[in-house]
Amino acid sequence: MLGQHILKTDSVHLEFDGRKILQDIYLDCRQGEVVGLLGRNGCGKSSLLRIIFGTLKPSYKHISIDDRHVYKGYDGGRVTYLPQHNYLPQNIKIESLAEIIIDPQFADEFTALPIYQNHYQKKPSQLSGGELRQLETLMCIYSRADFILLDEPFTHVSPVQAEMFKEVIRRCAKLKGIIVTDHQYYNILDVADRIVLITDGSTKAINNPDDLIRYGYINHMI
Ligand SMILES: Nc1ncnc2c1ncn2[C@@H]1O[C@H](COP(=O)(O)OP(=O)(O)OP(=O)(O)O)[C@@H](O)[C@H]1O
Repeated sequence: MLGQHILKTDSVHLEFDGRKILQDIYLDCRQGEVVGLLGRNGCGKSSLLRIIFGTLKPSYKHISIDDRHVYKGYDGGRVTYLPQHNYLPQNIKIESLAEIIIDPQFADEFTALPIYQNHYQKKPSQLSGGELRQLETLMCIYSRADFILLDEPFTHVSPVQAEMFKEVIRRCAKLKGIIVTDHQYYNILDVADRIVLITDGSTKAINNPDDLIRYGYINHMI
């Protein structure tokens, strides 16, 4: 049921080479909402998403879905993650990948997209860099997981494409919980229901866009 599932991430402690990256983290996301995650370069946004997904192991974390402890988000397919790099297997037909990855509730919508219609008989290795990124981003957003983590979906994407991604994110968020990070903060402010900023290893709830200036993330609003 809508709003039933909740993903909570708490008490993350991550260090690299003795340098504290994340230390005072609380991030939750309910089905039905888009949470925007912002922060300066190197503050730990990708690390936090990878910790939730389960591909980066910090010294401590507490992650739960509906208050049940989760060791690796990808186990059981509850959580999926769009990394900054390509993730689809290169030599399997896109049509076959879609059958495995896409949520049946969104299959008609996904398979009607031009990026699918034009390429479904090809393999990912036969797409251009931009086409592949578009396909991977959309496959992640339309995937079967309850919680979707998107790392820089708007980077290297044209404004028209970004608008289309935002519409898809909003539609899918009616059934899913989505956490999205990007340096195109205006797109994040536009698509997210609420914003969380990582600064000095800690998460801060942003209640007003002016808070982004107060915490030194931006100098002024555009
Ligand atoms: N495997 C690693 N070994 C050592 N340091 C690392 C490793 N991975 C990440 N770091 C460091 O951890 C910090 C956080 O990296 P992360 O990629 O999570 O930041 P980010 O907020 O996503 O950055 P950006 O916005 O630039 O993509 C950075 O200072 C980075 O250099």
